[in-house]
Amino acid sequence: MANPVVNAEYLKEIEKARRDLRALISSKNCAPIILRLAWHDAGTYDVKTKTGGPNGSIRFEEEYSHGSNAGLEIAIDLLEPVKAKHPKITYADLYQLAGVVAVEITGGPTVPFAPGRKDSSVCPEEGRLPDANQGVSHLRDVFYRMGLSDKDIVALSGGHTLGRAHRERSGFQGAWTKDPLKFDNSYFAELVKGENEGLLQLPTDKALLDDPVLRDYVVLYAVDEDKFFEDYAESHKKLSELGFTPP
Ligand code: HEM
Ligand SMILES: N=NC(=O)c1ccncc1
Repeated sequence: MANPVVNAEYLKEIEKARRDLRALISSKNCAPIILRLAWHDAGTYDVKTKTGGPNGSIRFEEEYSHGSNAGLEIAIDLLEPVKAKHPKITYADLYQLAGVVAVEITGGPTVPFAPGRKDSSVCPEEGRLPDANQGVSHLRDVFYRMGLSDKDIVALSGGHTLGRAHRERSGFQGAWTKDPLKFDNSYFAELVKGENEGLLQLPTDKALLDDPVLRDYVVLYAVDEDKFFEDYAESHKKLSELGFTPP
């Protein structure tokens, strides 16, 4: 599919869509699942083969039916009216713009957004996203395959400050933090505090404490929210632009 022409008209449409996304995500309280959609569309990227990534392919049943994407059809359906109102915006741009808005309206950092992603109709094979039941070496395998770093692994894991797990989707249940609709550094504070029967910690969340390099970032973000916000915004922008060079 063709690259969108990023001219003044497209940029104006992006800003109109951003305002519509702010209204939609606020009114539906759906920031968490929208952020998860953006991450799952982008997180399939393979830096070696230059396949997958933020290209809107998750809109197809072939991909949203993958086990790791359970529940994401809800987010895809929520965004369809915005796509219908702004048909010139690619799904690839819309999903990443929605992810950026989800972080912003829940009190998180401003993530710079550069439009121009083109849509793909090619779905990656299942299994490119991380398995929550594994540990550090798996996390590094998956994130390094995307072209991301140790710092990105920890900063982006902070996305679990939002939302919750649903047993019928992933087999896990519950929220990571006391306020699942507030984007802050409490995910890291809870991780450092240790297990709390009322809150969720996935094996991959706990694994961040097992490695000295990753652990140092967890402890840093737990005590310095500004630093977490700074690093999260940088890592989220990198994730949203995997395989994409802004025009
Ligand atoms: C590091 C590896 C990761 C693993 C293993 C992982 C795993 C999971 C699992 C198992 C769930 C529960 C799904 C459900 O039952 O609804 C979940 C939810 C979620 N994940 Fe991740 N995740 C990872 C990284 C990320 C990243 C990088 C982000 C975003 C920056 C993210 C954002 C979310 C959000 C917002 C939810 C809650 C969705 C909702 O409330 O519906 N996750 N994750
Ligand atoms: N955020 N990641 C997820 O939602 C997830 C990743 C892998 N498997 C199930 C769910």
